[in-house]
Amino acid sequence: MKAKKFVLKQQFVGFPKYSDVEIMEEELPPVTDGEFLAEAVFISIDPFIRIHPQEVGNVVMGQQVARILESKSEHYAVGNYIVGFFGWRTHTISTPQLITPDHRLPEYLIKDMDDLPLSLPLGILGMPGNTAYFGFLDICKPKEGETVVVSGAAGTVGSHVGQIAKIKGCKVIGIVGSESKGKWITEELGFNYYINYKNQNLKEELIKCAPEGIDCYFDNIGGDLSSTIISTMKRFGRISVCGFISQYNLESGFDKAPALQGYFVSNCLQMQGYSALLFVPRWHEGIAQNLKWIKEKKLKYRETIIEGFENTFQAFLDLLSGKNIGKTIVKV
Ligand SMILES: NC(=O)C1=CN([C@@H]2O[C@H](COP(=O)(O)OP(=O)(O)OC[C@H]3O[C@@H](n4cnc5c(N)ncnc54)[C@H](OP(=O)(O)O)[C@@H]3O)[C@@H](O)[C@H]2O)C=CC1
Ligand SMILES: CCCCCC(=O)/C=C/[C@H]1[C@H](O)CC(=O)[C@@H]1CCCCCCC(=O)O
Repeated sequence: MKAKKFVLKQQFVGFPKYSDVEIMEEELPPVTDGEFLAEAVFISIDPFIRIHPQEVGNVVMGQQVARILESKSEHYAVGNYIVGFFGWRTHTISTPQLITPDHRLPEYLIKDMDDLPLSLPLGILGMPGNTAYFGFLDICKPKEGETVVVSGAAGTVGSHVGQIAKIKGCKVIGIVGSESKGKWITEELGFNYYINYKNQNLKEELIKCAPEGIDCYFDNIGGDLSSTIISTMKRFGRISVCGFISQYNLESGFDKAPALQGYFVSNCLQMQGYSALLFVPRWHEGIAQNLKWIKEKKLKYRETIIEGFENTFQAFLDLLSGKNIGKTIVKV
């Protein structure tokens, strides 16, 4: 069996380039006792791949939904589907990861999907879904009637957070980079307002949409836009710092935390960053709640599906340049 894989040829500097990666073939050895062979069905494309440390020569990191093709393990049977952190590769030989080590994503069998797409465990029913669920509810602690701003609002995590905020009875303003994204989150997902940061004055629009000020800010983007949003927050506002994608492709990197102390002191604000990995012990609680909301039609999702393993790197470039709506997935 030959596997195809994307290998990191050089570290990303600035916006990633085709010359940073290379597609290679690898002859896989026979499966031995305790091992399984899995074939990638869907590969998840995520912003952290741009910024998380990776070694040159390694397979580019990422999660997959994979089908077990061969098994010499009692834990997985041929035909089972699993979620695994196997990277951008078509076939993988491994042993089941039954206990999740620290700082790792859990690997598990996919069950109880009913008629839902098998890609969802990479999005709304997986890591990004749990990032939204725990990172918003545990950190922002939203209350009914409060005003919530979500940046990256038409992406996987942001579109999910905004809908949870609506479920909790909040007024929700989404920050997006295009009119079609804004229409989707307001007309289909129920956000109250959208602001297109590419062609509107963010501060003026925030004051129009939320003259009372903002109670909770779920931050996916960081940078100047987030500083502007934080400057319009109310006393005792809470900020959940999920990501800072506006900084990921900076050639200079980031070695300073922009200071907003004045606003924090005068408005008694709280800001907390987090990793979804903190919530691994509660992983299946998050998935179960998100699944329940999908079945109750309270939570909607969209996927941008790119076909063909060879197009995986292009899917990544498209995500970083905002061409996706909802979760970006490669269908292998
Ligand atoms: N803390 C954690 O554990 C986790 C954090 N994250 C973080 O959450 C964020 C969202 O991830 P995810 O939902 O998967 O990705 P998305 O599906 O939201 O895709 C990324 C989106 O970011 C927006 N974007 C890109 N560049 C910029 C920019 N310069 N300024 C503003 N927006 C920009 C684009 O939308 P637009 O057109 O609107 O600009 C793009 O579509 C990321 O920052 C990610 O790193 C994700 C998972 C776990
Ligand atoms: C490094 C800066 C990351 C910015 C925020 C972000 O997107 C974080 C994403 C991580 C999230 O906390 C959970 C994840 O899956 C993302 C990181 C994955 C880390 C590698 C896991 C390694 C493994 O399971 O083998």
